[in-house]
Amino acid sequence: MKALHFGAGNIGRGFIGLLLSQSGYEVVFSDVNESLVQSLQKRGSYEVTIADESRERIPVHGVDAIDGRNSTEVAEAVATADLITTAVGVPILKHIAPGIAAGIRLRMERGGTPFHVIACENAIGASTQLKEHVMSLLSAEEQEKAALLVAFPDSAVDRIVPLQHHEDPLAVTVERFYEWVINRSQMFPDTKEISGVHYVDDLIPYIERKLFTVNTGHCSAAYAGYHKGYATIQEAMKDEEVIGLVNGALQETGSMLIRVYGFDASEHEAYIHKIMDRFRNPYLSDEVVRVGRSPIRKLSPDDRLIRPAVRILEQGGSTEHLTKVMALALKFDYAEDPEAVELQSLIAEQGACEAFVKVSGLDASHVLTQRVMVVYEQ
Ligand SMILES: NC(=O)C1=CN([C@@H]2O[C@H](COP(=O)(O)OP(=O)(O)OC[C@H]3O[C@@H](n4cnc5c(N)ncnc54)[C@H](O)[C@@H]3O)[C@@H](O)[C@H]2O)C=CC1
Ligand SMILES: O=P(O)(O)OC[C@H]1O[C@](O)(CO)[C@@H](O)[C@@H]1O
Repeated sequence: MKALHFGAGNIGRGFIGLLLSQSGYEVVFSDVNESLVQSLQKRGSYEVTIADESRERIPVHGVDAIDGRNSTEVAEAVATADLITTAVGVPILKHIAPGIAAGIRLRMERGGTPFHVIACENAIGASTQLKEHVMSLLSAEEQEKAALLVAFPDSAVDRIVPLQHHEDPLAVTVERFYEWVINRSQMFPDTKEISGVHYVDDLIPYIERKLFTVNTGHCSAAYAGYHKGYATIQEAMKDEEVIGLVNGALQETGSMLIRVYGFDASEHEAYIHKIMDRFRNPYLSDEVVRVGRSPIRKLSPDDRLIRPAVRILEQGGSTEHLTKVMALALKFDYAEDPEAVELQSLIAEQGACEAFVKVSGLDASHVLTQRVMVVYEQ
């Protein structure tokens, strides 16, 4: 069984590639990073280290790589893979869509077997987004045939994998915890299951619980930590004010999630505590600028801050801490993050309110916009 995985980065090697390999797949990575591709081709293996007291080292053998810029090679790999996964970042999905569409065409010509494409990105409905990009490149007739050949089940992925600073460019250190949930109802029946994956019929409660707890909490620590001059999440999470903000934001999203999905309140509280402990993991060093990356995406309507806050307000709840995190996100002026640079120029040119309106999709008169602006000015 061959799995083609787009993106040989941290999640690609440290999570998805590892699990697929452990599940018996021969993993082929497609990446645009030439040296990464060459190292994988040359060595055919890499090592994952678990960030806890065990420092367990897990070898991943039998891997290969192709150059993601070589459209012929990508299309051929798509045409012959048993499974396709991605971990490239949501904005990159549209760039890998042409290779997937070309591979689907080849597969249709050759009468290939049905397969799945699973986007392992931090977003609600990432596989569905990828499907829309791919389908828009096919004719109406091809789309009809493709619907019988390829399905795009949505998924939720959770494992903290920081930026890696090893001598070995392929080595990757990851936390022990992981959760990979896939929407079974969007899959073809009787498909081989990936071991370690949790299959569910309704993904929404899982992805929202994950995105609005792990990712809301993590970016809260990142934006507050950056503002206070901390370099890492581990340092920031020793500061009582940061801890209070993270916990406050997670109590706000938690009350909303409990009300919407009927989660048990004490189990959800334990989930929050476990996540805050994961942020503190002393065996990892996770830079605030990584976790805060792409503030425009993080402040977008369906992401980890705006979507829960709007729903909390509709329920009559408090968004005091989330509001503060949004104001801090507007202050994230890290010069090496392209979205932070873009956001800061937008603020400089049009003012913070107009910039917030543009990225969040909320009106200037929306109560959330007004509250964020009050905190921002303070
Ligand atoms: N790092 C983490 O802790 C987690 C990340 N995620 C999500 O996983 C995704 C990937 O994140 P990371 O692995 O951290 O990023 P990363 O930057 O380490 O890896 C992304 C990889 O994609 C490659 N890439 C870029 N354009 C490409 C293209 N056109 N074709 C093929 N490969 C391409 C890059 O060269 C890079 O190697 C993101 O959506 C992120 O939100 C989800 C859960 C945890
Ligand atoms: O690109 P994003 O959304 O910041 O992804 C990284 C986030 O995902 C996580 O791995 C949580 O699953 C965190 O490390 C981090 O907050």
